[in-house]
Amino acid sequence: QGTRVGFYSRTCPRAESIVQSTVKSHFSSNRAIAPGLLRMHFHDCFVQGCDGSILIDGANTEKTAGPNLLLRGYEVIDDAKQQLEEACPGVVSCADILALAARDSVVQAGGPSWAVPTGRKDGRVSLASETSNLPGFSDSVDVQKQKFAAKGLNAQDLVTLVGGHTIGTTACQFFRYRLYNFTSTGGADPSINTAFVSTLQSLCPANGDGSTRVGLDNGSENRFDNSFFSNLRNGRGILESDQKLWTDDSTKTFVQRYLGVRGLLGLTFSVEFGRSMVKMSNVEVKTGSNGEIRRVCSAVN
Ligand code: HEM
Ligand SMILES: [Ca+2]
Ligand SMILES: [Ca+2]
Repeated sequence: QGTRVGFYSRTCPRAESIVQSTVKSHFSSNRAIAPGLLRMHFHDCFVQGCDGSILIDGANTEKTAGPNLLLRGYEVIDDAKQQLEEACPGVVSCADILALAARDSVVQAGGPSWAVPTGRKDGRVSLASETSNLPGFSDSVDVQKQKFAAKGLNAQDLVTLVGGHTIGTTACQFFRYRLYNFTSTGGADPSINTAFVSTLQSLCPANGDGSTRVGLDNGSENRFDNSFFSNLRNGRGILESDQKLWTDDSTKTFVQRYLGVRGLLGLTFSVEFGRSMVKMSNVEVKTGSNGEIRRVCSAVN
């Protein structure tokens, strides 16, 4: 695959600690950057591989495409890059900074740590038109599985990585349709817990502001824990795509295994999350002469 843990240990020994301290200091003033950076790394890896293509500014780049409009945390990557260019000019790729920052974000939010293989090169292509690889909030489980399989990720990786929704928020606009007039008789999506429907309706009124934000893991949006899976079991998933992981047998089993349901082989979310993240962070990685080390993360050299 071409990446390895400790790629910068000789060429830039402080690389990982510089990224870590940068994430830490931004996180201390704004906790929303943790989910922001985790999601940004995912959106990077699914388009042109984990190559920093999401970071490039300009007309019709990935950033400008619908699914990426609400990404947050670009300033953290720029800040880390600036410090790294001072410490070891031309050595550390933006793609690696983002992969490391995603891990450090999870740690800041109280989640597990894992060793991140590094050595990615930065890509030179970033096209809004290529973002259709990204899964959508109303995708069926079959479509979600297909989009992950196209990146070499299986159903367990899907459930595990979507478990990243244990932190962060969503805008009302991405799930409000489930609350009003979802059924032919005018009701809410029947897969939502009935008591929870009114809670969500008060958070996202029918004619309210679609940009209002609601935690993806109700009651635990700032903590990287198992609670997201309990919420799915209880019909308290926010996105339609998330709740469907509980409706479909092929993914439900993994949710149940994370919940420690009796009779099933247990799985530990905090262990598996790191494993699946390493898999995802190696998707279509560019190494060697197949890319560059950008000087500035928002522009190709
Ligand atoms: C089927 C797959 C997925 C779908 C359909 C999906 C969809 C979404 C949507 C619609 C949002 C709300 C965006 C907003 O309003 O700002 C969101 C947020 C988020 N997603 Fe996903 N996602 C998926 C998989 C993942 C994966 C694999 C990860 C990371 C490993 C991830 C991490 C996050 C995080 C952390 C947030 C919160 C962002 C924030 O608070 O700024 N998602 N996702
Ligand atoms: Ca990319
Ligand atoms: Ca949580």
